[in-house]
Amino acid sequence: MDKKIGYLGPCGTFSELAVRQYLARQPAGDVQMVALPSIYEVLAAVVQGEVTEAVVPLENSSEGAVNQTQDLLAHTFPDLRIKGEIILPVVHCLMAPPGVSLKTIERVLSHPHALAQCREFISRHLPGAQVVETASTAAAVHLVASTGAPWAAIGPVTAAREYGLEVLVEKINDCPGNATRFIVVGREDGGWAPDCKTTLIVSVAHRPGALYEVLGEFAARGINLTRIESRPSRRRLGEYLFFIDLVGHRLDEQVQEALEAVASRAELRVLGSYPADLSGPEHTADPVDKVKRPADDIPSSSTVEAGFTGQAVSPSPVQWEEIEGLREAIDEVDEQMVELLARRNALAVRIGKLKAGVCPVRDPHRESRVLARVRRLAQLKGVDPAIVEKVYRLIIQHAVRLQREQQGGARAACTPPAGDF
Ligand SMILES: O=C(O)C(=O)C[C@]1(C(=O)O)C=C[C@@H](O)C=C1
Repeated sequence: MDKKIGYLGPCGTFSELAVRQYLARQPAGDVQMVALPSIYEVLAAVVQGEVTEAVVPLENSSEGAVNQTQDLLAHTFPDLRIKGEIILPVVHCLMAPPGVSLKTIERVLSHPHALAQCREFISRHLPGAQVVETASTAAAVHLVASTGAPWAAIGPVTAAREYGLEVLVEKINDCPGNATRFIVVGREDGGWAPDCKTTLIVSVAHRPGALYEVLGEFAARGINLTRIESRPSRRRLGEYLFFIDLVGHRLDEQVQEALEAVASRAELRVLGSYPADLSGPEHTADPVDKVKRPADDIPSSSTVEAGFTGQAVSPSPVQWEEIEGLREAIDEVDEQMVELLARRNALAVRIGKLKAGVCPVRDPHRESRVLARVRRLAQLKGVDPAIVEKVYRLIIQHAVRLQREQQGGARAACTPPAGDF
């Protein structure tokens, strides 16, 4: 067995769907999924070595943080680390035993978060029903199915199938974009990879500007923060722990520097760095930041451009002449850029040959230095460092692929070197 993954059961929960989504993106392997009755038991199972990893909910787009997960990571299981994230669209359905109609429902059962995400639906369509909280959505479905009473459960459509209930109403969540962010927890965090996030717990001194100074360390280095959440420190009233998510890996030079600076000003715990789930709305909602496929960049003739509000008027012949001249200059720059890229790739391939059988292809520290350097160069030239960094992450990714391909080819041609790089 390669892995055992714990999650909040029973079968049919959104957590189970999140595990399945996570596994679909992992290399194939022998994995056992272990359903456990509470978030506490899921996390405890990792500490006790009963499972290798666990998937637990961290936040929801409508209801906010899952406080229990945050508190358990902060206070109860300090050795656990975050090694991945999964963003799962959450669509709730109202389901009941066959023959039960909307009008005859006496009780509606679900997990408190699911009930909260469907609050408006419940008040509008089930005003007389008693609302009952359960340990999970699937537990509610299981209970309703086993009693056969005129009760209904709220949960994923897959759970209705699993336990033989009929779906009375689909998509009852009040916010159509409802999504939950799950984290993958283990005893170590994720290794360096492009497009990572890092989660921290920071506790600052009780004095004016303390939090501002901590946040300033990230701002000064152009590090984007994607979440900040406060929870009581449990030490005394009015003292808080700040959960902070940032874009980047703790081994990236800029992040490393910022973390050192923060540690000198505040209590800092790094919960882990891990690959960001790029399917999340923060990556797909903003067309500038989303991961683009090549064709996405080319607007269709019907695309309405931002900033163009006037009537379409053809440029005059003089304007056209100037545009054509500038386009020729751009073509020349593009030629040089492709030429330079070919030169850079050839240099990387030479490095790859020297590394073959001696050390791994990837060198996260060198990659961080390259990225930090090009960011600085970009800043000096007045180019957006974030864009340059994105381009360079792709260039390095490609260089690594070329090195691996070349090493694979060389390996196939001669005796295999010791070790698997
Ligand atoms: O400098 C190296 O060791 C390289 O292999 C080159 C390079 C790069 O493209 O800049 C590629 C992969 C390594 O992870 C680090 C850097």
